[in-house]
Amino acid sequence: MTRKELFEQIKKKESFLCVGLDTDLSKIPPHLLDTKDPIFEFNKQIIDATADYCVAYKPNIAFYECLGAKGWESLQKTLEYIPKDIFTIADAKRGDIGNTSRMYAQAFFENMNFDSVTVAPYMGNDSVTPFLEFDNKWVILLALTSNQGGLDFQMHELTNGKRLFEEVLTKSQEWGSTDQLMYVVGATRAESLLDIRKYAPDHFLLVPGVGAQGGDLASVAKYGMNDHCGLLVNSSRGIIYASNGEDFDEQAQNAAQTLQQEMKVLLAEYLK
Ligand SMILES: O=C(O)c1cc(=O)[nH]c(=O)n1[C@@H]1O[C@H](COP(=O)(O)O)[C@@H](O)[C@H]1O
Repeated sequence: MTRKELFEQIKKKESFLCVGLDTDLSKIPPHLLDTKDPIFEFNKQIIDATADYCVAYKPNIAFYECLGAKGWESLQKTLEYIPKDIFTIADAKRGDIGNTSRMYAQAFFENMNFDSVTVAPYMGNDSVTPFLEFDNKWVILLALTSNQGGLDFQMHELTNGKRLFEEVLTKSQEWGSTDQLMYVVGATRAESLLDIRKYAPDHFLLVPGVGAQGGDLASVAKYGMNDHCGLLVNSSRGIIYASNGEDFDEQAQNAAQTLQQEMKVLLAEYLK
């Protein structure tokens, strides 16, 4: 999916919501555990309930690969079930020496046909560029993450005066264009979006941390939105585990719709 197509979807649905499919057997409603593939059955019903309110789905790969071959199968079925006009993110946080990164890229872009994959930038140029060699595919590079430990390295000032996340934003722009690169910025660091936008005014940002981690959607939009929205805000647990009863899909729909309604107002306010 191109940047223009993604923006069209955002305008059409009045939403920049990404639903995170962090599907955990210990958290899904017990009545699904007797089905043949509980992970896929859960995802299918979540997708049916939320597809009208979001523009992206982000399965976190850890939740699937921890189940071995069966987990990969559930992931593949989930990916195939997602409507084709919805952006897909393999949240895999990969990145390795060049020939290994190329294999990761093949896994997610050719074998599985995701639109994008999250990548850790810290092994540098040759660990990221193999992911950028695929038409219409995106790399979502970790810049400033939502977790507490994100401060351990990412905020450190380098000898050139930039903080590490600022160096990631600057350097990586030599490797790919705004039509290939997005950055991860945690919603828990909304005020930092002003700094992020100094270095990456036009890029799309994937912003996780709304919902269970307490990030504030209104602040994210205020500091982070640009003239083509430029934001995909993710919520996983806040949506998919809104209930673990038989009404889980209905409650997930309510949670997604509530965020979408708030996004509609924010788009009207900040999209210039
Ligand atoms: O790359 C990510 O998606 C990510 C980056 C980050 O800085 N923080 C973060 O929470 N995430 C992911 O976003 C999701 C957040 O889930 P919830 O906290 O349940 O909404 C998880 O899949 C995390 O792995």
